[in-house]
Amino acid sequence: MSSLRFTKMQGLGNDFVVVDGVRQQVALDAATLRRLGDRHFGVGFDQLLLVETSSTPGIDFRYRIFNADGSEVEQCGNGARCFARFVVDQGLTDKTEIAVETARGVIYPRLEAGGDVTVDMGAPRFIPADIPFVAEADAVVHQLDVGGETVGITVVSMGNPHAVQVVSDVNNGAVERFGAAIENHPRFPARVNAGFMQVLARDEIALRVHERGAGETLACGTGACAAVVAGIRRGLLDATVRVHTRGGGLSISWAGEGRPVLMTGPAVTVFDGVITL
Ligand SMILES: N[C@@H](CCC[C@H](N)C(=O)O)C(=O)O
Repeated sequence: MSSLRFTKMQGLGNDFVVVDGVRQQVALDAATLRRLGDRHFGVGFDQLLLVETSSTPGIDFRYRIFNADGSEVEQCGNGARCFARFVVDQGLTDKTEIAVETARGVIYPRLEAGGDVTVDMGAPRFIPADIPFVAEADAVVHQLDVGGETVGITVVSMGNPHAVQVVSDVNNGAVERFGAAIENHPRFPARVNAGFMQVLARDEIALRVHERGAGETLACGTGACAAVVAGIRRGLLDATVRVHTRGGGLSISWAGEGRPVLMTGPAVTVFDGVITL
């Protein structure tokens, strides 16, 4: 038996087990991840974040992201903010601007004076093959057949895949009706995070996300980035948007094609713990 030190954190209620892989040896297989992620038999989390050192010059850390179903993924917005708060609070760095490698490129979190964290999440991508999404041509809105109903989606890669739908009311049952079906739709060979966005004003949206590998979460940071980018591409939103999720609000800015998405929001430590594996 071995023990694992971890910190429970949350960003807008999207909750994480954060593991220091710099100062302790960590080996986690998919079955162990699922057991730790179980809210009744384990600790419970939407994602587990594993912090490691990076061997790339100029990069401070590497961090790996695992969904509650044990799958490893490329990117996590709320997780990036919690990662930054974690490495500073745990004394792993004294920098407040950090360069961190993920499975899909380098992102740059910055701790703000008031406690929020701003992350340069990199530039979004739209080419169907990059999502990956099966489509004959590039388009801002694709029609998707979901169990006999046709829905309009905008596909966005924030490193991880997103399909964003505009709905008249985020609480009208679309998340429950379409979320899992879109996540597992055959036109998304790597599955997808399914976002449902209600436009409240040109600078304000309500958003719910059914996450790949975790189900609906209280908030999804990359989902918020993808929704704002989709709304801007569709001509519905301005460059800076306040996003209301079930877990609270965050701000997203995007200056357009080829430019990075900037996300600002909270990152909170809940408790430290040790679990026997
Ligand atoms: N909660 C995250 C996204 C985590 C990964 C996602 N479920 C995926 O499979 O791509 C966020 O805040 O971005």
